[in-house]
Amino acid sequence: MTKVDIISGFLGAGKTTFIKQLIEQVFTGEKLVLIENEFGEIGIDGGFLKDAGIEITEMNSGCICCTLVGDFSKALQKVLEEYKPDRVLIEPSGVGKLSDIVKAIEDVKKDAEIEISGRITVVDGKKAVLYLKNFGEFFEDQVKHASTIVISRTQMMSGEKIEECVHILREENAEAAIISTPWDELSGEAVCRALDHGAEIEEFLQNHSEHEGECGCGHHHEHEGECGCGHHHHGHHHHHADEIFTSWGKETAHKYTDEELDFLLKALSETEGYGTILRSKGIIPMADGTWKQFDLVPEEYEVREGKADYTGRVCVIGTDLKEEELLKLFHI
Ligand SMILES: Nc1nc2c(ncn2[C@@H]2O[C@H](COP(=O)(O)OP(=O)(O)OP(=O)(O)O)[C@@H](O)[C@H]2O)c(=O)[nH]1
Repeated sequence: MTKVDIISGFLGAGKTTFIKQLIEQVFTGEKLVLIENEFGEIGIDGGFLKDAGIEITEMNSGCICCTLVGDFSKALQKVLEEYKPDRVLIEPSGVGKLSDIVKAIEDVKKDAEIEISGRITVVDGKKAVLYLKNFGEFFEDQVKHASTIVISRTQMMSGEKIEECVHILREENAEAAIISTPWDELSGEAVCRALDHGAEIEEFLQNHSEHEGECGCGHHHEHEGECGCGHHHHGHHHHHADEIFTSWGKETAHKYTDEELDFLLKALSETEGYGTILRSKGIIPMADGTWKQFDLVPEEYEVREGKADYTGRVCVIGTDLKEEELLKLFHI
């Protein structure tokens, strides 16, 4: 029996960071495969995971939902046959709906020896209120269907803010284990306990989601009818991720100075001049011959030394992106 764990969460929530922690502290010694589904994002973090001997399957062609469920099922079946892993970790795109992934896995379960062991959702504690308000359709689905919720960035939050965050998550999901301890203080055993608690309520969640009456397939339905996912709809207003979010990605050979990099990261994280920027990542060549990787979410960014790649690459995800302005900003 292969265990399947889903690690969902909105753009930049900290899914990859948490997966690294799980691999180092919780799933040690297990034969693991990771299936990643990026929404036009750059899979920059592959290095660490490959070094740790983890097989990685990337699905970059869009967001897993109705239309991609078939592809996803095939990818899952393929890794099961090819690697016979103890555990498969699935990292859906930040704009994917957890309920869609669960349905896709349920489909595969009919002909494979697998069981869902955990539905983990990572929530950026500092942005939960904002994202619930602005992108509720996606954010809420991820929170509601989780068996374990992990709040990231709590080391930067006051006790009061953490409590407020837990409170709004509880309103969406009364059952899930909620991890609010900062990750650097969090032991493998504590994560295990939370995941065990999550496993206990897994059955409850499965029954619960069956009666929900939504297709969760992300389509926009104005009329009653079949959307192709086999369910019947009554005028729900569902959206595909690509109806709401835009992903802009470019290669760049420009060599950036520290000042240019600083300027563009501040511009993207602190101003509205380029649209509503929710996430940006890149690996770029610098004027001094080094390479830098950057990671950006609203109001925050991080720059690290990177390894040289065959070309520089950047991506920006958000709503109402001003693409012409982005080209200028990145000197492309
Ligand atoms: N300080 C701190 N930084 C965090 C934490 N979680 C995530 N980050 C940072 O936030 C950024 C995004 O983290 P990722 O783990 O790449 O997030 P993700 O959810 O995989 O992002 P996507 O690529 O959009 O799917 C990185 O720069 C992380 O270092 C946290 O708990 N504390």
